Amino acid sequence: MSLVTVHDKTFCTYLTEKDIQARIVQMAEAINKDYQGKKPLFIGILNGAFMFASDLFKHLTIEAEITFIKLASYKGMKSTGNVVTSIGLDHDLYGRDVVIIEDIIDTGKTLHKFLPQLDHQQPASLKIAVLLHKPEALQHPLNIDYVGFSIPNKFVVGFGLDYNGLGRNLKEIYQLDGNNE
Ligand SMILES: O=P(O)(O)OC[C@H]1O[C@H](OP(=O)(O)OP(=O)(O)O)[C@H](O)[C@@H]1O
Ligand code: HPA
Repeated sequence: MSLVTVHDKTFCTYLTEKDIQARIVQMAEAINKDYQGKKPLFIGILNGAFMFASDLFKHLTIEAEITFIKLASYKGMKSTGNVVTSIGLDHDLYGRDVVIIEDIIDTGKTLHKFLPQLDHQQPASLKIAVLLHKPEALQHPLNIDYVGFSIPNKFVVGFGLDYNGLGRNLKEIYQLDGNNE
């Protein structure tokens, strides 16, 4: 187990690069199977999802498009509940098969606020692919179609996820060390 310090907090290894990459391949295989003969549009949610979206997309063998939007609501380790969109959607979703790509679903507030905006455009289908999910933290029921890992309710960094802007470049996923919460 290795430790990293990000700002004032210490985190320890939780998921190795190998674990993450192996799971992403499995998720891509499931998506390839489910969307055979279709041409889905993937929507990555920046910033956190950039790494997961990139690695997942590499393993897709179906015809697919990808776009990104930028939503943010976290300050430090807490959701403000105020989901701010700073880059909006540039695609028409009417009649499209849409897959949201998220790095993490924690309280569920981000997607709870954002999904109705997508639904409003009447996509043919709307699914969610998320690398990490904290079932104990979820405050809004969400149908999640592809989950990489269900994890305990502890703050995590790495592989796109940050603590106050830092830690996104770590290749592994680290969990807040119990002693400094
Ligand atoms: O389920 P929730 O409690 O809403 O948390 C999930 C959201 O929090 C993170 O975004 P954040 O607001 O930290 O912005 P970032 O992606 O730019 O880091 C993450 O990327 C998700 O979008
Ligand atoms: O545990 C987390 N880590 C980093 N960003 C997050 N956004 C929601 N939950 C988290």
